[in-house]
Order: sequence, then C-alpha cells, then structure tokens
Amino acid sequence: MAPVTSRSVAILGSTGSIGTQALEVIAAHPRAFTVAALTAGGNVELLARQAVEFDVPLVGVARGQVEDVRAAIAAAAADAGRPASVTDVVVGADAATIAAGCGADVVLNGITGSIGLRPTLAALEVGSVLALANKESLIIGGPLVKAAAAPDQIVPVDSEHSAIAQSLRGGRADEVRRLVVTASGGPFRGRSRAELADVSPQQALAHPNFSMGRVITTNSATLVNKGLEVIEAHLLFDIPFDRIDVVVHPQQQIHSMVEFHDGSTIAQLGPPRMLVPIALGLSWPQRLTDVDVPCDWSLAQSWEFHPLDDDAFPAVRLARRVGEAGSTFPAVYNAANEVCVDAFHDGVISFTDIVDTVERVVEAHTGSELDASSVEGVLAADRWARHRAADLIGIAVDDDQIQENR
Ligand SMILES: NC(=O)C1=CN([C@@H]2O[C@H](COP(=O)(O)OP(=O)(O)OC[C@H]3O[C@@H](n4cnc5c(N)ncnc54)[C@H](OP(=O)(O)O)[C@@H]3O)[C@@H](O)[C@H]2O)C=CC1
Ligand SMILES: CC(=O)[C@@H](O)[C@H](O)COP(=O)(O)O
Ligand SMILES: [Mn+2]
Repeated sequence: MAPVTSRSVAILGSTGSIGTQALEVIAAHPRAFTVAALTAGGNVELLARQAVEFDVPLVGVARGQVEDVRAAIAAAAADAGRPASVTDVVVGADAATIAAGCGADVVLNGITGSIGLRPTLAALEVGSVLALANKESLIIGGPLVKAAAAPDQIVPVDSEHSAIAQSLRGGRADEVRRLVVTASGGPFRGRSRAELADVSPQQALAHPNFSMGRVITTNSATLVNKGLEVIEAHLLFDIPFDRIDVVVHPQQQIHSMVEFHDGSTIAQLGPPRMLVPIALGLSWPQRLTDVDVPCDWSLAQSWEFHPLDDDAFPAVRLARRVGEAGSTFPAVYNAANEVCVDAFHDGVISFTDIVDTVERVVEAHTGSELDASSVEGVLAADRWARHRAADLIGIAVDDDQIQENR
C-alpha cells in the first residue's frame, strides 16, 4: 500500500475525547502527519503537554491568558527535557476560528456544540479538508456550511457517517435506496418512558460502548445524538429523511449501512472505537495501517437489531421534523438541547424534561424573521432557543456560551 503523503493537521478540541485520540493516531504514524495547530477550551496544562510533544507552532485556548499558556508550555517543555518551540499563542472566544484558518491541509473539528460553527466555516474558507466530528456545526449551518464546502472537502468523522462514506466507496448517490444508521440505544435501552423519569446524570453518562464527552454521551442516552445524526446524514449524503432509517444495534459492531437499489446492503464493521473514523478523517481517501484491531471472528458472538422505541425516546422523531422544516429549526433543536443537557447535569430538570423542553422550544419557533443562510441568522436562532429554553426551565441564560457564539 502506498504510504499516506505527509499532511499538516490542525486539531480543534485537542484535549477532548476526539482530540486526544487523533493525537494517538498521529503519534502512531509520525511520517504521515505534522501538527500545525492545537486548540482547547480551558485545559491549558494538557494542551501545553501536547504542544511540546508534537512540536506545534500555533496553540489556542478559549478561556485563558497568553502568559499562562506560555508558562504552561515552558513548564511542559522542561518536564519533557525538550525545547519549547511554539511560536504563536491565541486566546479568547475566536481562538479556534483563528487556528481553523491557519491553512493546514486538514482541520479536525473536535469541539463540542454550536460554538464549532465559525471554526468549521473558517477551515472551509481557506480550503482545508474539514475532518468533521463537530456534527453540530453542519447540522445548524446546514445549507450555509454545504455552500462553503467544495465537493469532498468535508470528511465525516462521526462513526456512523464514516461507515456510510466507506460503504459508498465513492459511489453514486443515485444508486442508494436507503441509509441505515445504527444506534446503541444508550444506557436506558428497553426502558419505558415512565422508567426514565428518575434516572440520574451519572446513569446517563454510562454509555454501553464509548467513552466520549459529557454532551454527546448524554445525547446518546436521550437519543438526541441519533436525531442529530439523521440530520447529519441527510446533509452529508443528500438522501431524503424518509429514506434514512435508524436501527438499534446494542453491540455497535456495525457502524451503519447503505442499501442499494438492487437489494444489496453494504455495512461497515469494526469494534466500537473511534480510531479508524478519526484516522480516515485525517488521511481520506487513503487508509493508514494498523490503526485498530478488526472484529475477532474466532469468538462466538451474537449481534442484535431492534426497532427504535419512538414513544420512550421521541428525539429522533422530533429531529426528523426539524430536519424537514430546515431553515433555523435544526439550530433551535440543537441549542435548546445544549441548554437542557447542562440543566439536567446541574440537577435543575429531569431526564425526560430534556427532550420535552426541546420540543416546546421547537414548537414556539416560527423562524420567519431569521435568515438561515447567514452565520448571524443561524446564531440568532441559537441565541433565541437558548433564551427560550432557559425561560421554560426557569434558569438564567448562560451568557458565556452565547458570548462565544457571536
Ligand atoms: N467522542 C466521540 O467518540 C465522538 C464525538 N463526536 C463529536 O465530536 C465532538 C467532540 O466530542 P468529544 O471529543 O466527545 O467532546 P469532549 O467534551 O471530550 O471535548 C471537547 C473539546 O472541545 C474543547 N472546548 C470546550 N469549550 C470550548 C470552547 N469554548 N472553544 C473551543 N474549544 C472548546 C474542549 O477543551 P477543554 O478540554 O479545555 O474543555 C475539548 O478539547 C462533538 O461534536 C461530538 O458530538 C462524534 C462522534 C464520536
Ligand atoms: C462513536 C460515535 O459516533 C457516537 O456518535 C456513538 O455512535 C454514539 O452512539 P449512540 O448515539 O448510538 O449511542
Ligand atoms: Mn456517532
């Protein structure tokens, strides 16, 4: 196999679950990549250690001071017995957007939430390949993000969408009859709505297969993650919502499937880990060697498939509605959910209140005055939804989050 030509990579959210695993992939394939930039929210210490280890010329943090970042890098370099060679440090709400525009061959957006929108657009604008883990930016930006992207400029990192892209093998969309997105069902799979009333944040964070950040893990428990992924699949692959199915597959060995018009279905398989989707995001369309271990066919095993229980978990049904409505509705669904996830973890609302509140915010949205084709319009919808959700659950709006979205 031909070696992957060396690519420069900027990682936004390098201290998170996606970001740290991306650096694992890069560390294991040092000839294939250089690291052009790293950014984090506020974890300056880990960011500094990463910057020293990967000899990174540009780092950014959303929350922190330049002097503190420089001091942390100097300390990390001293600990590692290496020179501190970072030249540029950017801080503040737009640090990730600045780093996204650094001109790296590939920008991996591993930030959580709608704050990923401007960085996504910045990476596309300068012509970098966008390895997209931050599904929220595509979902809320919709046509705006698609219009900014050249063909094949966005490579999905989300495991289901990577599986679909791999199953399509560059094939033609007109060959596709359906996309089948797999779902773990989350930690509460099989429970009725009544049995979900009292579940705790700690229980919601016990994902059956993946170790991920707090927001996506909670979204897996409510099935909001799957709702977002249905919209993401629609936007990435141009398949109408009524031809995108969800099937619950608790083992998560099949990461999604494509059914073709001739009745054939191609699925992508592998153990439930993110290393392969991340590596493909960085090296697409080439494959690196030995990124992960494959399924072990010497073991007896059974894989299950179940229909989704839309009554206990109405988030996917609601996502289909907002996806069909388009415009600013997906931004409203996502922003209301981000507020509700925080409120659930703060003990303000119950688990079932999350999607109930999102639904009430969506119902209240007319969208008529907002222009979904501009960043400002999308972020105005995001702000509106945060305020509406906060009002409904009786909390103050998180101004920091909104500030970062300007
Ligand atoms: N984890 C996974 O396996 C998968 C994740 N995804 C998607 O990838 C994205 C990242 O998820 P995950 O890695 O789990 O999340 P994490 O919470 O683990 O990581 C989030 C990253 O974003 C950084 N960050 C936080 N606040 C800001 C800010 N204001 N500006 C810039 N960066 C910030 C964090 O920095 P700090 O540490 O300093 O706070 C951290 O590096 C999400 O969109 C998720 O849906 C998709 C599929 C799988
Ligand atoms: C690894 C990944 O892509 C996550 O989005 C994961 O798939 C979550 O799975 P569920 O949302 O199906 O629990
Ligand atoms: Mn996923």
